[in-house]
Amino acid sequence: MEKINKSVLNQVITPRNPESYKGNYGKVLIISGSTHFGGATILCSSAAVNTGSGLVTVATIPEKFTAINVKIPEAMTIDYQNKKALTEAIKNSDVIAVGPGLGTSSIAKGVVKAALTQTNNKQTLILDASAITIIAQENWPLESKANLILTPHQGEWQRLSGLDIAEQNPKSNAQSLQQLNPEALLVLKKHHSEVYYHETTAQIEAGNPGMATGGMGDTLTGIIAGFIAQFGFSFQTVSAGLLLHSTIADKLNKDNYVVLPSKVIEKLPKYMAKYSYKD
Ligand SMILES: NC(=O)C1=CN([C@@H]2O[C@H](COP(=O)(O)OP(=O)(O)OC[C@H]3O[C@@H](n4cnc5c(N)ncnc54)[C@H](OP(=O)(O)O)[C@@H]3O)[C@@H](O)[C@H]2O)[C@@H](O)CC1
Ligand SMILES: Nc1ncnc2c1ncn2[C@@H]1O[C@H](COP(=O)(O)OP(=O)(O)O)[C@@H](O)[C@H]1O
Ligand SMILES: [Mg+2]
Repeated sequence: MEKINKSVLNQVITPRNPESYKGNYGKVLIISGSTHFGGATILCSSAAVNTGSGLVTVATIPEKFTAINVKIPEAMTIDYQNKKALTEAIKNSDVIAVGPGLGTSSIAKGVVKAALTQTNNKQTLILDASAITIIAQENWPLESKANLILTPHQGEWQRLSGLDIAEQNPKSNAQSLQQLNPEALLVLKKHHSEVYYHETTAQIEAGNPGMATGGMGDTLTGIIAGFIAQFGFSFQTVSAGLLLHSTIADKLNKDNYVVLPSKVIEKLPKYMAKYSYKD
C-alpha cells in the first residue's frame, strides 16, 4: 500500500492570494447534531472554521443554536427540520458534511436523503457517522451527483460494507467500495487510516492511541470539509486533511497522554501556516 508522504501538506496548503475574500474559500454546510449529540456538531463545525472555510453554516436543531453561537460565533445556524431552509442551504453550499451526532431518527433519515438527492456535480458530499449508519440500515444505494466522500470508523464500515472488522483488508475494502460506488472516495479511520479512491489505496503513517476519544472523527470531518472548500476535491486534498489531523495529534501526544479534539482544532491555523510556507 502507498504511504501518504508529508510533502502532500506543502502541495495542498498554499499561501492565500492577497486580493482574495471569504467568497474564495468556499461555503461549507455541516448537517449535524441531535438532542444528545451536540458536541459532535461543535467540534465538526469548529474544525471547518479553523481550517479556513470562507463561510460555515450549521444545520442542526434550534435548541443547539445558542451553544453554537457562543462557541463558534463565525458560524451561521439553520434548522434542519425546516425542509425549505435545508434545501436552500444545500443548494448554496460547495461542501456538505452530514452525519456527526445526527442520530438515526426519522428526521435524521429525511435529512440524509435530502443531502444525497439534492446535491449536484459541482458539490462535495461527505458522509460520516450516523449518515453512514442510516444508509446501511436503510439499505439505500450509495448514490449522489456530488463528489462523495465516506469517513467511517471500522464499525461503521462493517455496517456499510458487510465486512466484519477481521475481514477488512485493502483488497476486500477496495472491492466493497467498487460495489457500493466506484466513484466514491473512502477514508477508513483506524490506526494509520487509509484512503481508497479509484485505483489508489494509500495510508498515513501518523496517528496515535491518544486520539481514541469521542469527537476525534467529528473533527476530521470538519477538517476535510474545510480543505475541500478551499483547495478543491481531490485525493491529495483529502489525504492532506487526514494527515494534518494526525500530525497535529502526534505533536500533542508527545506531552499529552490523551489528545483532545478541541486541542487539535486550536492548532489548525498555526500548522496550516507552517505548511503553507514553501522553503
Ligand atoms: N460529543 C459528541 O456529541 C459525540 C457524538 N458522537 C456521535 O455519536 C453517534 C454514534 O457514533 P459512535 O461512533 O459513537 O457509535 P456507533 O455508530 O454505534 O459505532 C460504535 C459501534 O461500532 C463498533 N466499533 C468497531 N470499531 C470501532 C471503531 N474503530 N471506533 C468506534 N466504534 C467501533 C463499536 O464496537 P464496541 O465499542 O461495542 O466494541 C460499536 O458497536 C454518531 O452520530 C457520532 O457522530 C460521537 O462522535 C462521539 C462524540
Ligand atoms: N489508536 C489510534 N491510532 C490512530 N488514530 C486513532 C486511534 N484511535 C482513534 N484514532 C483516530 O481518531 C478518529 C476517531 O474517529 P471516530 O471513531 O469517528 O470518532 P468520533 O465519532 O467519536 O468523533 C479517527 O480519525 C481515527 O483514525
Ligand atoms: Mg465518528
